[in-house]
Amino acid sequence: MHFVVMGVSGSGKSTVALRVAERLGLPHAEADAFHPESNIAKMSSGVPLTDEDRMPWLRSLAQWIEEHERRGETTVVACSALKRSYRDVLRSGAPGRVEFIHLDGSTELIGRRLRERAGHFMPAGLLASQAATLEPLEQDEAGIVIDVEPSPEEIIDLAVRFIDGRIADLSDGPAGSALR
Ligand SMILES: Nc1ncnc2c1ncn2[C@@H]1O[C@H](COP(=O)(O)OP(=O)(O)OP(=O)(O)O)[C@@H](O)[C@H]1O
Ligand SMILES: O=C(O)[C@H](O)[C@@H](O)[C@H](O)[C@H](O)CO
Repeated sequence: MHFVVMGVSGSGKSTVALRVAERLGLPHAEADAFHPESNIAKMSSGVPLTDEDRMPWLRSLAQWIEEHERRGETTVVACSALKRSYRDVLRSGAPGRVEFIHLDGSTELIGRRLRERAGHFMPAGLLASQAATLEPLEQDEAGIVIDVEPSPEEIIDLAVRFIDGRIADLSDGPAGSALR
């Protein structure tokens, strides 16, 4: 299984995904590290990425998922995954085995956290475009939504419980097919 912690810039994806992966001892990918220099330069200068900018980046993440799937590993990924079509690309890495943990909150709260964050290329000014681009999970998309107001520890606990639950559900399934 592959669990993608998604949401707009500043929602806490990097913080939560890293610590969840550490707690569960799972391989972890940070989508920021998969961007080509040109994307980083664009965002740093305050210009939102386009679908064309994002597609090769999403495909490289899908490939990372696919490689781990082939090795039978469960992973945790931090990636904004703002649109359903972007999530489709990520799902293509391991069809039926990619689920999303959407960190959701008000633009006001997330904006405050972004303005207080230091040493990151992403300017707080891009939050409005991130929020406008966001397509929340639809009914048929596997995953959960977690509110970002509580402390990181509480959010991490909820995410860990969700992942543990999903892995347990699958290992109870026919012939323990998904215990891996
Ligand atoms: N639950 C929380 N409560 C308080 N502060 C938080 C919480 N989660 C994250 N933060 C802080 O908010 C800021 C944004 O978090 P983080 O960098 O993890 O977000 P992100 O979604 O990965 O952002 P980006 O997509 O821009 O990389 C950080 O300074 C982080 O320490
Ligand atoms: O799709 C996007 O616009 C990007 O993924 C951004 O969300 C940034 O990578 C990230 O949020 C900043 O760290």
